[in-house]
Amino acid sequence: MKDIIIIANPSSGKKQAEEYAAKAQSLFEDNQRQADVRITESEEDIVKYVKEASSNKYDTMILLGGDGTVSKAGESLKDEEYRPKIGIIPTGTINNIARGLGIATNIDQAVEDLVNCKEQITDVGMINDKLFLSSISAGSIPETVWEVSKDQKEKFGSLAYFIEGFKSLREEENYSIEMTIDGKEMKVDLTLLVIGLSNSVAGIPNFFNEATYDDGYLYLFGLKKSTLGEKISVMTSLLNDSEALSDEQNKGFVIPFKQGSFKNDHNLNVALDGEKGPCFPFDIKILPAFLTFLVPEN
Ligand SMILES: Nc1ncnc2c1ncn2[C@@H]1O[C@H](COP(=O)(O)OP(=O)(O)OP(=O)(O)O)[C@@H](O)[C@H]1O
Repeated sequence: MKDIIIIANPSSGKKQAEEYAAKAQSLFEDNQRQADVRITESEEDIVKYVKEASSNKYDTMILLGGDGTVSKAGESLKDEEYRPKIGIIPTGTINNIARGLGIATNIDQAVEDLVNCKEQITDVGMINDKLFLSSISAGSIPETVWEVSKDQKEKFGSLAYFIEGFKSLREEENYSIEMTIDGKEMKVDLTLLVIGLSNSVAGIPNFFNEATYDDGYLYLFGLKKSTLGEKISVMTSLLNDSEALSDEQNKGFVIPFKQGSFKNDHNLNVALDGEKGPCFPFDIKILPAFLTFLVPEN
């Protein structure tokens, strides 16, 4: 068994991954651990190095990148028998997966925390045959997610999503969705559908305030066509008291579930961990205790 492989996506966020990969390597060496570094040149390299980590049975795989990198790495482990423990140094823009795991968004802190960490076994989601580690979303706001260009992201960071999302609110559309959730059938018109694994969604902490990565549940948030006032009221309940949204007759509602199927007349795409994902119809389920992440001790 080998010790540590560090996989860095140099294009993520503010392009600091390579620099921090070297810092992490020397910190591990100071702590009598041996780390090999791989710098990716393309998305395919993420898959290649994750497969290397798995086939050479590295104990630990440290990922430097944002949600796209971490999500791709998780997906690459889907069919592997051996899955290394995963540490994240969040050099991306939004870093929602790291946030949901309680990893520091300050990069220096995240590096330091890796020498004093604990293991957290986490659930992942499966949509058709793909894994997701954070969320699935559909509707006019999520569509703006993949319309944000790399340039905009580099210039404005997470503000780029806010600007695009705000523009899309004016062009809000309704989607008729037929869903079966843990055996219960429902038909609803939604303007936004979000399915998440942890409390953090799209960089918003406490989006699903009760959700944790190891509770065995997916959480669905549905928002119906609503006035701005109704939206504010729904979002306030969502962030403070999601129990108040347990009835699907509300303008906004939250349902914890384990598996479901979703249909829609249009071939609407979903966003998967913030990148363009599969289209409707889809089946979705929780895979409990699938990955092990390294998270700060405290
Ligand atoms: N050299 C490269 N190695 C790996 N991926 C690359 C490379 N150049 C561009 N990419 C693209 O980077 C994407 C992943 O970037 P990532 O999501 O990790 O960073 P980010 O967008 O800054 O962060 P976040 O998703 O947290 O907002 C991949 O989907 C891939 O298409």
